[in-house]
Amino acid sequence: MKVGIVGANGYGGAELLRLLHHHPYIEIENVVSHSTKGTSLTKQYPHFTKINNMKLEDLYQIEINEEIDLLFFSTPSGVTKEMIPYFLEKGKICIDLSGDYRLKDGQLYEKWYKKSPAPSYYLQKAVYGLCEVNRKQLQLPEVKLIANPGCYPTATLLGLIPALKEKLIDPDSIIIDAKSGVSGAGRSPSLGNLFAEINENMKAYKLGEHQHIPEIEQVLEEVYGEGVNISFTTHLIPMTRGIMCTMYANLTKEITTEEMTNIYRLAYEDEHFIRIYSPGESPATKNVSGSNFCDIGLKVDKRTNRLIIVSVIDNLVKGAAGQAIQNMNLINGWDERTGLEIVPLFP
Ligand SMILES: NC(=O)C1=CN([C@@H]2O[C@H](COP(=O)(O)OP(=O)(O)OC[C@H]3O[C@@H](n4cnc5c(N)ncnc54)[C@H](OP(=O)(O)O)[C@@H]3O)[C@@H](O)[C@H]2O)C=CC1
Ligand SMILES: CC(=O)N[C@@H](CCC(=O)OP(=O)(O)O)C(=O)O
Repeated sequence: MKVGIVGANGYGGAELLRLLHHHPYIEIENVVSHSTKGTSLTKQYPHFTKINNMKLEDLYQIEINEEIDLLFFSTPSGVTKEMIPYFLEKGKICIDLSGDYRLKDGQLYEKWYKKSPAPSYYLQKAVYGLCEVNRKQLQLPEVKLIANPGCYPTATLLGLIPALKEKLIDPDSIIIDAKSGVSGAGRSPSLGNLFAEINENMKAYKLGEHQHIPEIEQVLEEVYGEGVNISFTTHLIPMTRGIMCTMYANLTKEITTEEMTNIYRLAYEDEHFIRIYSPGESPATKNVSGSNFCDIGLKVDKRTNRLIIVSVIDNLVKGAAGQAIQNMNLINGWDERTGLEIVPLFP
């Protein structure tokens, strides 16, 4: 299959290139950047030297390349709402790593992203690409547009869904304490991402206003069958990669940590990329670094009658490029693990 990448000089784009290098069924045709077009990939990213010496090109090269079957878009929000309809009409499969097609309700997008939404027709056509949850829908032959989930929603949803589906937790009591490494903010420099501001520092941000709140609630509502309101707080931490979401919710019945762990193991028994820890073990971001795994640890806190869930991912892999490739594998009927069987980088 022939693919193109828009936004190839960003972190998400570079991670797609790293992972696709190991993919046996893929040929990368064009890599696009508008600010660095004309330069070589190795100029932007010397670590690709002797591995990938492609030239970064203008979007026009993808527009005129009839050979391309599938496009990855790794661009900031607001960009693909115009680009993707054009490429869908040209018959290309589109996988969007940005948030532009995740929310079904355009008004909700406008409220949280403070930007105008994509046309409603295409919002309805998009399928939310959380593979472990939406696999059946993603496998329908008519699927041509995949809204790849956000990094925080991926860790959060995979951690909450089994307990919520079984109605073991009260949906109105959910609190999510989320932390991300700095690569989650992308490669464009900004004051808040300077070493001097991040190092030996920890910062809560977008309190009650994070754009991933409606995305998480949209999926939880589908799973639970009625409205869900979450408390969700994000923190930037002095780390390059990784997301940890520590979540709390009131239990609706008496249950032990061992029983809860078994419920999660059963829910994910066929899922290669989800690893449920044994009682007493705690997930750590390094255990998933560079890989497509999501690791989940559970504890029933008898004293407070709450469930504690800890979920970790690599924001650039399971939270972005890895999940996008998993989606590509899924819609093509390939083994979902193709190109993604990477041992985490530890320590
Ligand atoms: N970083 C992460 O961990 C995750 C990111 N995401 C989402 O993925 C997307 C990409 O993120 P990330 O790679 O981190 O961001 P970066 O800032 O690192 O890269 C963004 C890329 O988009 C390109 N771009 C910017 N504006 C335009 C435009 N108007 N038209 C075409 N290309 C444009 C930039 O290229 P140029 O310099 O040439 O303009 C750059 O290649 C974002 O929507 C982000 O929210 C999702 C999950 C996790
Ligand atoms: C650390 C950091 O700044 N992370 C970003 C994640 C952005 C992202 O992935 O945004 P979309 O999924 O909406 O495209 C943030 O919190 O906004």
